[in-house]
Amino acid sequence: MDGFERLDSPAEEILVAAVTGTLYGVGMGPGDPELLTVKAQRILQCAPVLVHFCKRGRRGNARTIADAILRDPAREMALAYPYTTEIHPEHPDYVAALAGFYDDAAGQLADHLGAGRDVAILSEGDPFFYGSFMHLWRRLKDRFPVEVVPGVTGMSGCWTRAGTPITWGDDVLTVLPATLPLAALTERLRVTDAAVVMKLGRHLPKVRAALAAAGVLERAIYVERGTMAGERVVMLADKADDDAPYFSMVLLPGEGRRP
Ligand SMILES: C[C@@]1(CC(=O)O)C2=NC(=C\c3[nH]c(c(CCC(=O)O)c3CC(=O)O)Cc3[nH]c(c(CC(=O)O)c3CCC(=O)O)/C=C3\N/C(=C\2)[C@@H](CCC(=O)O)[C@]3(C)CC(=O)O)/[C@H]1CCC(=O)O
Ligand SMILES: C[S@@+](CC[C@H](N)C(=O)[O-])C[C@H]1O[C@@H](n2cnc3c(N)ncnc32)[C@H](O)[C@@H]1O
Repeated sequence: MDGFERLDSPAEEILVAAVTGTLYGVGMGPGDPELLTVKAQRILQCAPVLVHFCKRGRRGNARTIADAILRDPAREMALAYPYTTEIHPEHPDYVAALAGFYDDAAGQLADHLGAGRDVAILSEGDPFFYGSFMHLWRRLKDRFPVEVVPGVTGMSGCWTRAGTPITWGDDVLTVLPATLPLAALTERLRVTDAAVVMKLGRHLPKVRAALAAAGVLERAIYVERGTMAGERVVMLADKADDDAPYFSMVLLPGEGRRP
């Protein structure tokens, strides 16, 4: 799509600049603002509408990363989740509330885009990797031009801060959400060479049990808020409690071929 509509006229084809804005999904990286891409910074400086997700009453990690760049709150729109941990994600009330929340947000963004204003959605890490951006992208992509700017993922930031390569040689890397049941986590951990377990929060005791059952607990590294303020890196076996924020993960580095 080149941003122009072609109209046929008897004399010539007239190019008319399309009036719609572009929807940008902007990867913000894992936390450290120096890990923002040059492209992300340019779009943050120029876009007339800047959107970020957050938990009610909180600032939002994606928005916090932009602190060094954003100085104009008039351009900003916060989208606060109706629920995160208050009800189970498979409960019909959660599903209905989230669907309504995304529909409503997509409607608001469509108004801006339809009026010709570009909209940039700030996405922690990479927008297409478990990102909320995807739920708005799905609702808007067939009506408006879209550009996605990849970001350094949270897991990449975390294994870098842990000072460990994650895969060698033929290692297979498995990415697991900690929200899976214990049996599923254990089964996947048994067969993989390397793993990243995301979305820890209150699921850490279950993840610890799965790692132990798969016989790999001793190799597991716990990383909290990698590259962000308040970062913590520790071997999981040395972590005495099971308290973990949502923005934490467990890394299981591979031990593959090293000539
Ligand atoms: C329900 C649950 C299940 C699950 O994770 O599967 C879930 N979020 C949970 C917890 C939680 N979420 C957040 C916090 C506060 C964090 C803080 O402020 O520190 C907490 C923890 C807390 O409230 O304590 C905020 C948050 N969440 C997302 C973003 C935006 C982003 O990252 O793009 C931000 C703002 C981040 C920021 O600040 O930038 C994104 C997503 N969260 C989703 C689901 C997916 C939507 C699913 C749907 O549409 O149905 C989606 C799109 C992607 C995905 O995760 O797949 C899980 C409960 C697990 C449990 O305990 O059982
Ligand atoms: C909704 S997913 C978003 C992932 C993000 N789009 C990415 O590319 O990394 C949220 C999960 O990512 C992980 N995460 C993202 N950034 C992180 C960081 N800087 N430190 C620790 N965990 C992080 C956590 O496991 C968290 O539960």
